[in-house]
Amino acid sequence: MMMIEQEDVGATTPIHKLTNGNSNNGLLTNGHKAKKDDDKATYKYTYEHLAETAKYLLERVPFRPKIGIICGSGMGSLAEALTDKVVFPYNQIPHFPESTVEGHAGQLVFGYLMGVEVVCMKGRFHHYEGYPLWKCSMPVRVMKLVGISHLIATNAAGGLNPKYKVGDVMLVNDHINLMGFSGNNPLHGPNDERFGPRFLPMNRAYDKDLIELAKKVWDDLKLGPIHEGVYTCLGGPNFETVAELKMLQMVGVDAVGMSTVHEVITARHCDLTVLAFSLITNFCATNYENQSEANHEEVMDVGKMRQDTLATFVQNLVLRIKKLGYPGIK
Ligand SMILES: O=P(O)(O)O[C@@H]1C[C@H](O)[C@@H](CO)O1
Ligand SMILES: Nc1nc2[nH]cnc2c(=O)[nH]1
Repeated sequence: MMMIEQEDVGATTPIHKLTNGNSNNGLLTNGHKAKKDDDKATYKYTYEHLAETAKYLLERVPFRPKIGIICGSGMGSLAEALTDKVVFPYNQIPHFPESTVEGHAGQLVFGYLMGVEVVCMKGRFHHYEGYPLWKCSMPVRVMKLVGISHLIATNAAGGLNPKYKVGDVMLVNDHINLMGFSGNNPLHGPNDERFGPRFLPMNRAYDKDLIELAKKVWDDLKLGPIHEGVYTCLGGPNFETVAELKMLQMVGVDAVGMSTVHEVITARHCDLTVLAFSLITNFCATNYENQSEANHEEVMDVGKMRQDTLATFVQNLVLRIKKLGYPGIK
C-alpha cells in the first residue's frame, strides 16, 4: 500500500514523500531516525496515529462524549463542574503535545456536565508555543474520533469593537483567517479523506442555530448583554501594535486573539458543528494617547472574574443542545 509521509521542516514547508507504507517505525524517508520528541514530524499524526490516541482514551472512559469544549486562557474552571471525571494529563496521552502556557493546565477531562457527556480540553496549543497549526488543532480530530458531534471553542480576546467592555462575551459568527492568507493553515499538506475533503466551504463555519440557541440561553439566564462578531487569530505571542489594531478594525474584526481559527477549520473539515465565543479580557487601544498595555495577567484575571458566569452559561448551553437532539449543520 502506498502512503504519504510528511516531514515538516517548518510550519509551512512540508516535504511530501511516497513510501511503501512502513511509516510507523520512526525512520524518516531520508534514512534519518526521527527523534521521539520531534515536534516537526507529521509522521505521528496520520489517521492511524490519532485513532491510536482515541483508542487509548476510549479504553479508559466508560462513556462516549457528544460535545467537546476547549477552554480558553484562564477559563479552565469550565471543566470544574464535570462529574464522574476521567482526567488525562496531556503528557500521558499517546501522540499528544504538551501545554506550555500559564492558565492552560494541560489536561483532557471526560465527564458529565449537567448529565451531558462531554470532553474538555483544559489547555490548548498555540502557534507561538512553537507548534505548527496542524499540531495545535490535532486534539479536535481526536475529539471527533472519540465521538463528539459538537465543538464549543472558547477563547480570551482583545476587544476591538468600541461597544465591547472588558468581561463581555462575543459569540463568534465569522472569522478572518489572517494566518491563512500567507498559506499557514492547519490543513496544509496531504489530505486524508477519512477526516474530511481536500477543499471545504467555510461560509457556514459557525452554526447559526447554535448561535441563536446560545443567545437564548444567555438571555434566559439574564446574564446581561451578549455580542456577536468577527474574530481573528494572530500568531502571537506579542499583543498588537496600534497600527495593527487600526488595520484589524478597518477590515471588520471585533475581537482579536491567538487561537480558535485553526481549531474551527479542523473541526469543520471533519464535519463538527461549531459554536465559539470570546471573553473580552482587554480593550485594544487604537490610538497612541492610550497608555494602557495588554498583559497575560489581566487576561487571566478577567477569566477568573467571569468564571462563574461562563460556567453557568456553558452548563445550560450543553443541556439545551442535548435536549434539542444535538442540532446543527450535518
Ligand atoms: O487560548 P486563548 O486564545 O484563550 O488565549 C489568549 C491568546 C493568548 O494565548 C493569551 C494571551 O493572554 O490569551
Ligand atoms: N492577539 C491578542 N490576543 C489576546 N488574547 C487576549 N487578549 C488579546 C489581545 O489583545 N490580542
